Amino acid sequence: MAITATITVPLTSPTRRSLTSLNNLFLHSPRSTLPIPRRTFKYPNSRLVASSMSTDAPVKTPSASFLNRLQTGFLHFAKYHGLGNDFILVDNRDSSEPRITAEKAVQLCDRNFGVGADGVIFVLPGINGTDYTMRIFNSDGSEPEMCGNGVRCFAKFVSQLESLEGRHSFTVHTGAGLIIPEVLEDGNVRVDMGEPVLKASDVPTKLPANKDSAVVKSELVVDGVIWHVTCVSMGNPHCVTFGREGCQNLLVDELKLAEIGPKFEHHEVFPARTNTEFVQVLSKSQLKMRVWERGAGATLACGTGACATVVAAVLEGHAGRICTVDLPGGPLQIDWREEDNHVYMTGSADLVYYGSLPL
Ligand SMILES: N[C@H](CCC[C@H](N)C(=O)O)C(=O)O
Repeated sequence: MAITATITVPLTSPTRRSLTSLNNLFLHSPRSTLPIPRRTFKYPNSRLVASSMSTDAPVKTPSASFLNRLQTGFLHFAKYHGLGNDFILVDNRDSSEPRITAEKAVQLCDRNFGVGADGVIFVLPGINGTDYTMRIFNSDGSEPEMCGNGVRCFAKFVSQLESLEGRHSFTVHTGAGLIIPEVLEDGNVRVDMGEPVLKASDVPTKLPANKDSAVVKSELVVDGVIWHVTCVSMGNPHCVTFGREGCQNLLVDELKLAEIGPKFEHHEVFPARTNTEFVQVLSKSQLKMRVWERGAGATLACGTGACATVVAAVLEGHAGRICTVDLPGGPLQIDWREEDNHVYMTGSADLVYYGSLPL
């Protein structure tokens, strides 16, 4: 059965441009947030065929923005990524119920049979006076409380939808409470991620508290190996480790995440499962981290995980409150501010393409 997928790629030049292949366009998509003319490509059987297009072909820019859902019965979305942690974003401002189910989200996140993503994020109407609400489904269909890279993508998407320019911020209701992203002049996004939660039962973890009510550099046996872990919630649970018995400076590139990650994620001491961050200390202000995410597996970056990593590093004495966290997808700047105990995260969030699929 032929499925027609529509892919719309934002172009930097609004009119004539010789295209050698659609792929090239993906590589050169601008980091713009301004509504700019787009060219819509329709391909039968959802196969994208690299094709050259003449510079003489007149460009018909759709009169209305692609995102105003001219066609019903289709799911219109924008594909964004935050350091390679990628998401399908859905404009859901006209309803307080997500447009698709968690089961459909699993299909869309499939990297062979769907769009491919680490999750699906919905821009919903605000609650209790906030500007918006954010909900997210992981690629396994579970619904986490919060997503750091995702909320930066959310902010850039909202800027696009509302045609906002320059520096601006808004309030977002999330499962982790009030989150305030600010889009900066350079296109990066700075997010007030709120306060870390350290009380063991609130992370949640069944590990016994060993520092006030928190779990700090505590022993956790995984597959017969004793790991030293610190547990932190950023609205979602994180288990952060800097090493194991007899090996206090992890070489994170050598870890077999697909083997060890699920054993942490599903460990019985984490009743809500957990995200797990494996950290190598490069200096008092630079940490190298690899992550196995709850409900998404190994991802190229994790924003809440980077925040939890810096909190754990401070609690264990490895680093200061202002750190660069190096992830496979790129760096995040994290600042756990003493004045208000809030964690601030700054990083990029980039549009890749717009798309639509029959529901
Ligand atoms: N998988 C996570 C949610 C996404 C977190 C991550 N992508 C981020 O950037 O914070 C969880 O189930 O808690």
